[in-house]
Amino acid sequence: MVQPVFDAAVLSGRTDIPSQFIWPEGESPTPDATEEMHVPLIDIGGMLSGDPRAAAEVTRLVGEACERHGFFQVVNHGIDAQLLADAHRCVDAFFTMPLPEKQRALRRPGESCGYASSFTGRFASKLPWKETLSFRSCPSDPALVVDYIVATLGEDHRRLGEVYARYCSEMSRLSLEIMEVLGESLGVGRAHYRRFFEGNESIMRLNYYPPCQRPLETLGTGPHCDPTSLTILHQDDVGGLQVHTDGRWRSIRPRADAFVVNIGDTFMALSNGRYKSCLHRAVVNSRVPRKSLAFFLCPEMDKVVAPPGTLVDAANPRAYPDFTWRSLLDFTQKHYRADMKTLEVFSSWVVQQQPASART
Ligand SMILES: C=C1C[C@]23C[C@H]1CC[C@H]2[C@]1(C)CCC[C@@](C)(C(=O)O)[C@H]1[C@@H]3C(=O)O
Ligand SMILES: O=C(O)CCC(=O)C(=O)O
Ligand SMILES: [Fe+2]
Repeated sequence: MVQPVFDAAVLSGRTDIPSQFIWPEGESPTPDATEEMHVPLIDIGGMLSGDPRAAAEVTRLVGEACERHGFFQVVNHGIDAQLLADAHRCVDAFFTMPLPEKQRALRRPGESCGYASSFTGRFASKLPWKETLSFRSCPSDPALVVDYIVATLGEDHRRLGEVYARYCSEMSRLSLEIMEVLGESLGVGRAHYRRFFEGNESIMRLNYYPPCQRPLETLGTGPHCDPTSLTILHQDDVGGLQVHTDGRWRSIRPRADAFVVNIGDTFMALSNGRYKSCLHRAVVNSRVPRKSLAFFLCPEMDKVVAPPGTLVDAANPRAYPDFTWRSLLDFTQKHYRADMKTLEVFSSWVVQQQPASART
């Protein structure tokens, strides 16, 4: 079958959508209004200011949310409002360029970075109604983001590269602060996960969801659990993020002053299954484009992902085998489309790869 081209300017001229974008009944969004999910709001600035009562309350709220569904929001995070506004403005600037310009950064098969207009060359069905631009970011290599943007899009886009370099560096800082809270709430101390992620090799993703003439037949991002460790998301004021809890989809209402944070599969493994990586998706609408900025915190590629010994005992045996982020990333890019079962399927695959004598 000929793959459709996902060019919003072309697709907006039709009344229907190509069949590859149609999601089966049961997976497509429901027409009735979706209930709102009440996600705890964490005052991270207050927590770090040294008031022990405020810190204990934040730790308790985070622990409770992570054991239930893995979603919470942070406010008072110290991210400059101007930087956030610039980051959203640059999303508009990039995605409103003509398709051939964006394709200068084309994401190639098997790679996790670059520009993808939907995933037309990658998947044959259940295509997402979105465009994305993803790039790597590491605190140990501050020039990485600007170099990538300039090398793919050209000198004219240096300013965009600088905005995202600053944004990623702030996201890495915020992630490490959140890691302190997660460590504290799991009883392993503030330093444990902060140290583990100090040299993170993360992925920044800009999501752009053009308006869709048939929003109830498709999805912007299909149901999935993030394979990464921690996601810090900022959505614009349009709304569309939904989380599956207690058997139904609920939406997270956008808040300009808050980041939505969620636990990913790799952190679920690092907590020996205590903290949950939860199913979520993004719906689209027929009126306006929607944007979101997703920072996916990931460990160094070859670092062994294993929970601290204090989270493993006879009552809580190892839930997942040792693995590296490189192998899980590779698995999602080459063998398996990330969904709600990624960690389970990947773990079985890892165990199968081991010699029989090493399996427990
Ligand atoms: C490592 C990654 C793979 C995906 C991007 C990051 C973290 C989330 C993954 C993803 C969003 C999960 C849903 C399916 C996916 C294909 C998507 O719709 O974007 C996933 C990403 C990807 O493989 O590109
Ligand atoms: O755009 C959103 O609100 C969610 C996107 C998402 O879940 C992802 O990129 O992993
Ligand atoms: Fe996600």
